[in-house]
Amino acid sequence: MFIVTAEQMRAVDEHTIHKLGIPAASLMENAGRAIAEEVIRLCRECWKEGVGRSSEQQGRWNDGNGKRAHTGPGDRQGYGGDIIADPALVMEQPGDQQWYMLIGKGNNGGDGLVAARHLVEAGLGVTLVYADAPESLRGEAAVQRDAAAQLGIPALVHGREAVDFSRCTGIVDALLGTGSRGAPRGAYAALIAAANESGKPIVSADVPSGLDADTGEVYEPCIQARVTVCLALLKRGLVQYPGASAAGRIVVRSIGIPARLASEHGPSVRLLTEEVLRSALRVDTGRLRAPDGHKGTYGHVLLAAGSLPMSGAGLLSAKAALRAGCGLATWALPAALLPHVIGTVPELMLAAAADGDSGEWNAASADAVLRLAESRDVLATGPGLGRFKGDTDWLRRLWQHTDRPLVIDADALNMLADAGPHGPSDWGKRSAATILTPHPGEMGRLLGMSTPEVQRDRIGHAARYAREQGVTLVLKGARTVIATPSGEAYINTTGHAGMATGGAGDVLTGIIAGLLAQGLSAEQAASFGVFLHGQAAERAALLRGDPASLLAGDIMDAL
Ligand SMILES: NC(=O)C1=CN([C@@H]2O[C@H](COP(=O)(O)OP(=O)(O)OC[C@H]3O[C@@H](n4cnc5c(N)ncnc54)[C@H](O)[C@@H]3O)[C@@H](O)[C@H]2O)[C@H](O)CC1
Ligand SMILES: [K+]
Repeated sequence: MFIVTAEQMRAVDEHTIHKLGIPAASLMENAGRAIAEEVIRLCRECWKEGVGRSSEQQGRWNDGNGKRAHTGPGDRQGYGGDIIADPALVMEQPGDQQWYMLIGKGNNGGDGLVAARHLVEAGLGVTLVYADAPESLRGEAAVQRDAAAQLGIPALVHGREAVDFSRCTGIVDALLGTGSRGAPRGAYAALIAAANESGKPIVSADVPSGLDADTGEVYEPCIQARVTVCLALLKRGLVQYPGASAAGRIVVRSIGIPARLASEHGPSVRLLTEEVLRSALRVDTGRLRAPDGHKGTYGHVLLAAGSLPMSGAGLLSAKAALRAGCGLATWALPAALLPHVIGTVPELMLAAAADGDSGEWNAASADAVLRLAESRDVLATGPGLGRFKGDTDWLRRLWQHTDRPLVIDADALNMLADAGPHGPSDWGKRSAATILTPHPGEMGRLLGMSTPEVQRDRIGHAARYAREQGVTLVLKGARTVIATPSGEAYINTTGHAGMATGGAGDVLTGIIAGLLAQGLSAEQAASFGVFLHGQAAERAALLRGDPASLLAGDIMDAL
């Protein structure tokens, strides 16, 4: 599933209308119809749950005029098959429903007007609530305004008549869509605040009004939707927090715009699903293990990590690499740690780096790490590494002198942040892939900005950095972003808030390194690794019963 910016959506709309010749009116008709269907779906769900229904009313289905429509197998018509009223718009007791349709003056309002027509057709009570004078609507939206007026759909205008939300069952928010700029103003702000205040279920057209469709930033006020009917293509703001929290259930409905046009009109950003892993990323898990394979077949990870106060980080990473399926893993660590970790993970090989009995890394150890890397397939570094004198230079040497794929996490990212104003690309282009796995704080240090600034546009910042620095970047956090040097991005949906626990990132580093060792590309290993990491955490939370009690080791054990 493609995820687009408002600008990209506009370009795709234009292409569909002007190059393919599909009329704008058809797109708006499809959009409004889809919104109406989702309103009815929501009403049915409430009905099934028994909300506001007596038991004898349950189980009866009527068409829009209150007559029996879908007759069911035991109630055939007699001649031929069943006769079924438009199934998407049929509902039980439609007359009980009174929906207020909040209408803005742009095309989002036009979609709402089309939806109003279809809901009236289905027999629901509908009242239009215009934010601006109806005369201010233009183009297709004005056509829909006139049609609604011709049909006699009751209408109120904010500022002219009082709007009492206590009289309605639910609200359709068609105030602002992808044309919205900044915080809602005037009547828009007043209607959004009152709609939220009413506590009635809200179905948003395209995006909740008050949400920045590109960044997921939530302005004050912003609609808190029960359902968002996203039209044609998923918008970036809906998959990034805090926007994702304002959207409720997101239903993407196609309206006649070919989805593949998205990648012709801007960067390709997709939701990371099993289907995308298989098709776009061509991850074939069935091929990872050959029946005649041996431990040499599945690669050897070298992990340079851990220091006295954070030895567990190295342990978690190295073990996760093995759990992700690499054939062998060597953990290079400061020599003083060796006696304490020997035997803790018997499957692991250990390589001691001279540390003058300090338990810490030092600049001179770069040579030893480079030598070890020569006979391994992947080098990962960062977890529990700590900072030490000359550390940025230490990392620069690894960057420049190993031809193995390199995974950089945690403190190694902070070393990278000190690389200079232009970032590590100043160190030259690496011959093998580089994967960076920052959390938002580390990303902020890499970009020279605050964590909230990073969070305000996670996809944008991650994609830009990956392209400019020629790296694969994993920006961690809810809805992790994986961005590639060629400008593509994937947004993960697996996992949960229970993963916000010390060591979870170290496990991810190990998983990605373990997958790289088995021959996956940087893009594949980063995406599949993030996806698996989240899935393992979901499984671990089920086993424990509560995500909050999850430890990083539980995620690893659930792999
Ligand atoms: N072919 C198409 O274009 C389709 C679009 N669809 C729907 O259209 C909207 C986008 O419509 P657009 O007219 O570009 O913009 P909006 O309706 O979102 O609103 C613009 C309108 O609102 C005013 N405005 C902007 N920001 C604010 C603000 N912060 N406060 C108050 N008022 C604001 C501005 O002046 C404009 O007049 C898209 O989301 C879809 O819903 C259909 O899907 C069909 C195809
Ligand atoms: K809206």
